[in-house]
Amino acid sequence: MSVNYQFLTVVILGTVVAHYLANTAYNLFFHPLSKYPGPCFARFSAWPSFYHTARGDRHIWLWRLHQVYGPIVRYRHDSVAITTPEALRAIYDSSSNVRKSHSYNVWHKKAEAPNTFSSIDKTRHAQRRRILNAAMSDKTVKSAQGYVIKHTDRWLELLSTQKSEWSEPRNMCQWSDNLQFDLMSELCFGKPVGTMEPGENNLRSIPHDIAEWMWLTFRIMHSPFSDIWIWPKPRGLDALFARYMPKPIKHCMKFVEEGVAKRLDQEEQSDKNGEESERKDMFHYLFQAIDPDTGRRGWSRQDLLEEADMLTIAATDTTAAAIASAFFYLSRHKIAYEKLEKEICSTFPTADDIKIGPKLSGCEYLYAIINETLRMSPSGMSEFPREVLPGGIQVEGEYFPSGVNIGCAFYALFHSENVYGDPSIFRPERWLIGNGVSEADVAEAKKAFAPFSLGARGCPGKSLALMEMSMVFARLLHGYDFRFAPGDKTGEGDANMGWGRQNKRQYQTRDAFVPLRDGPVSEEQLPIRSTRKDSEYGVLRSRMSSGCEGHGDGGGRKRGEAVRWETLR
Ligand code: HEM
Repeated sequence: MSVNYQFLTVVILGTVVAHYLANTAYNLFFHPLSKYPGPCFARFSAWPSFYHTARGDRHIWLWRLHQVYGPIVRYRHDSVAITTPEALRAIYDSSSNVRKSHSYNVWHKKAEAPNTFSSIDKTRHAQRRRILNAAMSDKTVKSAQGYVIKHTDRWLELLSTQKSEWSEPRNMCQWSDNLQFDLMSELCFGKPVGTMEPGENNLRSIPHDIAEWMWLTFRIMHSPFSDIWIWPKPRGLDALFARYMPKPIKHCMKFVEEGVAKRLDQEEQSDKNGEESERKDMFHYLFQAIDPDTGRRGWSRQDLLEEADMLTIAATDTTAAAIASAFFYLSRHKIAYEKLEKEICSTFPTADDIKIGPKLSGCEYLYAIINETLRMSPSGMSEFPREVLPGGIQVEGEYFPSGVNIGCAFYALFHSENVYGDPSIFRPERWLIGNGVSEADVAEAKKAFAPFSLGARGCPGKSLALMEMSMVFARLLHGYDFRFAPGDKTGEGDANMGWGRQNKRQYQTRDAFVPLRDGPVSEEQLPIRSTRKDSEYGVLRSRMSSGCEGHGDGGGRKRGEAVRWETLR
């Protein structure tokens, strides 16, 4: 029997086109989200969302869509962003009838072993999260303090020159990455990696590798082909990817695996010998964590590996980005800088007094600076999509049925004029009652603010991250000074950067789930790090001073003696 190939081709093509047209018509006119406004192309496809993900300006795009279409925007055929303070709570609250969207499946390294972050199934997640919470308690944060102080002090020592002059140019983004990575390696698996130390170190590229991996996965997550990626994952794709993954990602994975294996051996050995483990780091608590339901140790070797992997990634880039952003804002806002310096110096007689406790938590201005930094340049900018479960959900008076994706665009909400009035201005005072800011104003600002997200899927590392940030900036301003290099524009917005990116006094980042940073951001520089030489970046110059009592120049620095240095960017 002869086959008429021409006819067959026409039939196949015809079927594909008919399917596409039918799908488009369904999405435009009959889909449960069809009544919501949004750009025409986005209402029947995932391409516009993918396009902006690939450009790294997804957060700006969603912000703009809300300006044009209002608080509910259909930005993909199957998804809407509902960006109001009420929606934030309704969607992310623990009791909400949603779960993480199907697209989070792209984040598992092994489909059969999702970690706490990428678990979609609510029961499975709750089980893992209970164990993680037990391992990330206040006790863990307190035990982490010693490591944070050790690394911060060393970092500050390295940043300052021993002379009475400003230091040479320094890339503060790179330096924040190094601090955070050294710290997380120590906390997660007790491995001192010394990437902040001078000299060659092949681990120094790992924070950059992590960002590369995040960005690649984020693009897959928002691509129209994410389902095509997810389905074969447990059917061979994971194994194939593990074999052929880009070299930097392999480098990062190998580092974590080796660290975990070593640390696990130590813990198992101490356990066998009935000894108390010497190291009280995060891994120790992960290893020791008891599942409150079963009363037994919570995690297997594979689980521990997955969790440590996730924690290294979740903790490194987010906090490092926040530290780099705070540098940016403080160096451009002299009054805020001086107010903070005054608060720290009047609260703590010496740098050694800066420790967790009522004095530190009473530094209101310090926390206002941290809040304002995370509002202006949040470490999580996305809409964190959630799939509605059977039974549907009511948000902002609208009913959303099972199966659709909803989310609140965090960056857009933190830049809402309705809530913040002047969202483009770095104004830490908005978080403090007094000077024309009422209790109601602060309450309203807080209602729309959740940089660590909320509820059962909110960030378990929040206390640790806040402790680190407060420790870094309190110790920094207690003894040091910094400023940006005159004339340098790194990280600033610019008139040529398009809508939403023109603010010179805002740190510009790219959305890769975590912020890719190091601006100035130009379209042809993806990923944006690594293209500049160190000498082109900001500098830190140090000069001696008598610390908080006065900032005169002095001679060589001794321990406990305050040093002032400048960041020139
Ligand atoms: C400034 C620092 C940080 C910010 C702004 C931040 C923000 C967030 C946000 C917005 C989420 C929710 C993501 C989603 O729904 O998809 C999240 C989740 C998470 N974060 Fe953080 N984070 C920070 C630091 C950390 C640190 C230091 C750790 C660990 C030590 C950590 C561990 C996690 C984990 C494990 C999750 C997943 C939780 C779950 O799904 O149950 N984060 N974080």
